[in-house]
Amino acid sequence: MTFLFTIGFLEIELLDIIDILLVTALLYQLYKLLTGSVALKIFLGLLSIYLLYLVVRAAGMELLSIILGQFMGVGVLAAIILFQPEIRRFLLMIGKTTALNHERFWGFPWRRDTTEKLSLTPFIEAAKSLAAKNTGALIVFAKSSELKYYAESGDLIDAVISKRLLMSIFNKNSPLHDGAVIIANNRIKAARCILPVSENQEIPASMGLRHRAAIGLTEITDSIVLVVSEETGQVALVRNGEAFRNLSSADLRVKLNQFLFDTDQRPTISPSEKSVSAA
Ligand SMILES: Nc1ncnc2c1ncn2[C@@H]1O[C@H](COP(=O)(O)OP(=O)(O)OP(=O)(O)O)[C@@H](O)[C@H]1O
Repeated sequence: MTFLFTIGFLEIELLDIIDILLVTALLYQLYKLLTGSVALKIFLGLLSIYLLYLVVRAAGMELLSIILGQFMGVGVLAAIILFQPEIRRFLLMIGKTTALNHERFWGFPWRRDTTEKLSLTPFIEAAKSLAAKNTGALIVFAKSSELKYYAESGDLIDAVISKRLLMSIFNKNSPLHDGAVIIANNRIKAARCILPVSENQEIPASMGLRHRAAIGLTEITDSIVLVVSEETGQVALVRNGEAFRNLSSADLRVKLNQFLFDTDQRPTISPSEKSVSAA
C-alpha cells in the first residue's frame, strides 16, 4: 500500500482520507437529522452515560461499572427503540437522495409520462377558490414514490382529478375534509390522510399543524405539498421542508411547473412572497 504522507508515527493512505470524508458526511447528516429535535438531547444523554462508563471502568470502580456495563449491553437495542422515528427518517433520506431512486437510473419512461400529463389548472383554481373562502386544504403531489403508506392512513378514492371534486373534499361539511389529499399517477388517490408532523423547532409559530405536516412529509420524501391556510387564506407550496408562502395563482403555476416537472422557468416572485426555510 502506498502512503500519501505521514504525520509523526501515523502513515496516511488514500483509503484513510476517503474513510474520514465518508464518516464526516455521515456525522453531518446525523447532526442535520437530530438538530432541533428531542432526539439530540437523548443522544447526548446516552453519550454522557457511555463516557462515564469508560471513566468508571478505567478507574476500576467495579460496582458502578457493572451497573453501567449492563446498561450499555442493552444500549444498541434501546437506541433502536428510542430513535425509531429518526432511523426511519435517516433511511428514507438516504433512499430519497440515492442515485438508485432516480427514475432515469431505472429508465421507466412511462413514470415520467404520467407526471408530465398532470394538468395543474384544477389545483390552481381549487386553491384560489378555497383561499377566497378561508377553507383549509392540504394537497400532496407524489413524485418518485406513490406514498402508499400515507395514502392507506386515509380513505382510498382513486378518482379523476377535477376542481369540483377537490372543492367538495375540502368543504368544511365533508366527512373527507380533515387531513391531506394525495395525488399520484394523475389520480386523486386518497383523502383524509395523516402526514408526519415536522419536529423542527425553527418553524414559525404562525404556521399551524397543517403547515407542519406539509413540512414534515417533504423533509423525508421528494413530494410537493400545496397548503391553503384556513386562518389567513394564504396559499403555500412546500418542498424539501421549505415553505414558499403567500403565492398568487400565477406564482403557484410557475412553482408547481418548476417543482413537479423540473422546468427551467424562473418563478415570478411577488413582493409579498416570503420563503421560509424550515429545513
Ligand atoms: N398530521 C397531519 N396530517 C394531515 N393533516 C393534518 C395534520 N395535522 C393537521 N392537519 C390538518 O390541518 C387542520 C388544521 O390544523 P391546525 O388547526 O393546527 O392548523 P391551522 O392553525 O388552522 O393552520 P392553517 O392556518 O395553516 O390552516 C386539521 O384539521 C387537519 O385537517
